Amino acid sequence: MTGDPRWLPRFEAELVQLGLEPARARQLAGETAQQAAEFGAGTAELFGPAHLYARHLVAALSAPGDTAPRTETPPGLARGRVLLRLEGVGKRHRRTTVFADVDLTVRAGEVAAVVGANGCGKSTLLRICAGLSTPTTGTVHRTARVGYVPQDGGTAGWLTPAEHFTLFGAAARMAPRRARSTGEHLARRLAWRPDRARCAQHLSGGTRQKLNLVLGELHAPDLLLLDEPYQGFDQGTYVDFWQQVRAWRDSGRGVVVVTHLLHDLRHVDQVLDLSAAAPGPSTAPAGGGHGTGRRA
Ligand SMILES: Nc1ncnc2c1ncn2[C@@H]1O[C@H](COP(=O)(O)OP(=O)(O)OP(=O)(O)O)[C@@H](O)[C@H]1O
Repeated sequence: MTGDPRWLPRFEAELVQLGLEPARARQLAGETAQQAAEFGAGTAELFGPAHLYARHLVAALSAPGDTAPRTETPPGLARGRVLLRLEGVGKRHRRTTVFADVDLTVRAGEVAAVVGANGCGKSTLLRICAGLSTPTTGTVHRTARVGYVPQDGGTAGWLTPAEHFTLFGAAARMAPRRARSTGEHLARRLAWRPDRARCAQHLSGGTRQKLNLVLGELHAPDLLLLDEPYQGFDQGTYVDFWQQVRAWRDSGRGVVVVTHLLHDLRHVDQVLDLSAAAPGPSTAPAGGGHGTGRRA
């Protein structure tokens, strides 16, 4: 049951209008109709006006092949706008200094990698970027719309993926059905079709990480903070992940990703090396971009 027969053609036409390939638009319309059938409700009732849902979905997906090259930058995502700025940031736990005097600027359309030895403070720095931990010194300015994907945790074992979508969507003021539908679309892009009955604790580690990733981007944030988000991914999903990072960058989002895999660095614009072994200031440009971080 999809309700108003004009809804799906309008939805598909709007997706094409927004730059999607016709075949991709048709596929999304098909998936959307299927979701409506599974919920046993009309599309308009579930998703609201077709053109608004199409815009929401394109913003949320920003996936490779989803968007044709844009002739203009979407409003609010102008390339170059500063999304994150750390100045002189340091963190101490009791008497132990984890890192000191870190500068980092991430603009819309940039990917920054945070690297360094185990225990040098990469996760701590990312939590500071997300506003989940307070720096001992320095200042942090960030955009309001941030998506954070922790290294582990972040999901509740007794909830299903759909329940996670609803819960995290509610925090971003998304209606439950829209949150579930967006979550399912994002999941499929990672080659994952969530099982409605299976709780997070019964998912494989890699699939739980996919859930984490979907939750981090459910509300279409401007800035994504990813803490080694691909652990447990198989090779195909890992490749898809970096394609997705490029798609986020191309759609004008900023990405900070913690990684210990040096071959990942070819995908990024700047590298912040937090390693205690690094002799002094150590942010370097990568792939022709610029870096502004340092560690004293
Ligand atoms: N709440 C805390 N209290 C005390 N020490 C902490 C706390 N959180 C982290 N640390 C310490 O801070 C240091 C940095 O930890 P963090 O997890 O940020 O490092 P990391 O670079 O992400 O490590 P890894 O590469 O192993 O993931 C570690 O020595 C850790 O033990």
